[in-house]
Amino acid sequence: MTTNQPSADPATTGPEPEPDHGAVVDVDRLTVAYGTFTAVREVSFRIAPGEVFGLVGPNGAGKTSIVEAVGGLRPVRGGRVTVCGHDPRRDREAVTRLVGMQLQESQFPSRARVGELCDLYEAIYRAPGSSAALLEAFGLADRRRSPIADLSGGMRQRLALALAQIGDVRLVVLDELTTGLDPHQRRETWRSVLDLAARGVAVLLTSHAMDEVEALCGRVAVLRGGEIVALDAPARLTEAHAGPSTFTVDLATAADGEPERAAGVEERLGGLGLTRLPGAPGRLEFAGSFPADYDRIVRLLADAGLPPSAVGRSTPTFEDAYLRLVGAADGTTGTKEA
Ligand SMILES: Nc1ncnc2c1ncn2[C@@H]1O[C@H](COP(=O)(O)OP(=O)(O)OP(=O)(O)O)[C@@H](O)[C@H]1O
Repeated sequence: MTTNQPSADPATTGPEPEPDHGAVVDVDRLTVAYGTFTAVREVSFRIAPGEVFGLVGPNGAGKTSIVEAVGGLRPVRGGRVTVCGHDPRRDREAVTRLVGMQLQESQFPSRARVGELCDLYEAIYRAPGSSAALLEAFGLADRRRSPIADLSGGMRQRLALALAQIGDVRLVVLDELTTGLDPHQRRETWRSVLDLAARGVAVLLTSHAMDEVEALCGRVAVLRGGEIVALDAPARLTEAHAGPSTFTVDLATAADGEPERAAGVEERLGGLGLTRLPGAPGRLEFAGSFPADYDRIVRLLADAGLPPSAVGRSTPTFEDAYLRLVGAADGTTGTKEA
């Protein structure tokens, strides 16, 4: 459900906000529980203005529970959440205007028309007329009179994303952003998320699509069983956890069919001290780091008069790092060929 409902009860407005270190979102040792089951345990992170922050993890890892706690939709069992210094549960009115939410399985009244929902959101967020440009950007401008029930799943998803951006929001929460979108709409949606961030809006997103996380997130927290097992930039997590790259030198081609030259190249490559992998006949395979070890191989081949194209590489991706971090790796890595 897209949940931007106002809750304008001044009695629930909390005390002065506490210091938030300039962060839009400050999650400090957050614990969320359902009855006796602890779904999220002592999770901490901050999101700066203009930052796209990702939460990833297997089904049931606790992503939605965290997102809902940040949006004030879920009570906090332990720890603290603030959005621009406000407690999302106590300062509902303030937080409602600061946060746009596009939640999983966004649900709208099926008989409501697109335009009616836009009017409602414009009223809630005190942003008259602001939906027109958003509907245009999301390819829904001619749908103002359509009942929600007549929209395709992808259209409803895009509408949820457009509505989440209405008003002067400081944080947009996107739970499984591009589920149900075709590849073109997916790329368009990515662009709109990056535009939002470029305007200084903080973005908290969950996703099962690791390419999406790599493309969008400055930092990402990897969750397993309700706890953060790693938190860093996707590229740094890839470097630290994805496992080594594989480099292949095709000796027959590299040495132009000259056995002596091939033997010389093989001996010199052996001198680099890289881990040798079992390769096909005539091919040498090494495990090493990219770009450092790759550059060493390329330099060595260049000394022997061979071009960089003589070495192929297979570099693990962020998805490989993710699978290792959540304990689901099956040993097959290396999906980026060069
Ligand atoms: N309302 C609820 N009552 C009881 N348990 C719940 C409730 N909501 C979630 N849970 C449980 O809490 C855990 C975390 O769920 P959550 O939906 O936060 O995970 P998630 O990472 O978002 O999963 P998914 O990727 O499937 O959306 C799961 O074990 C889930 O079954």
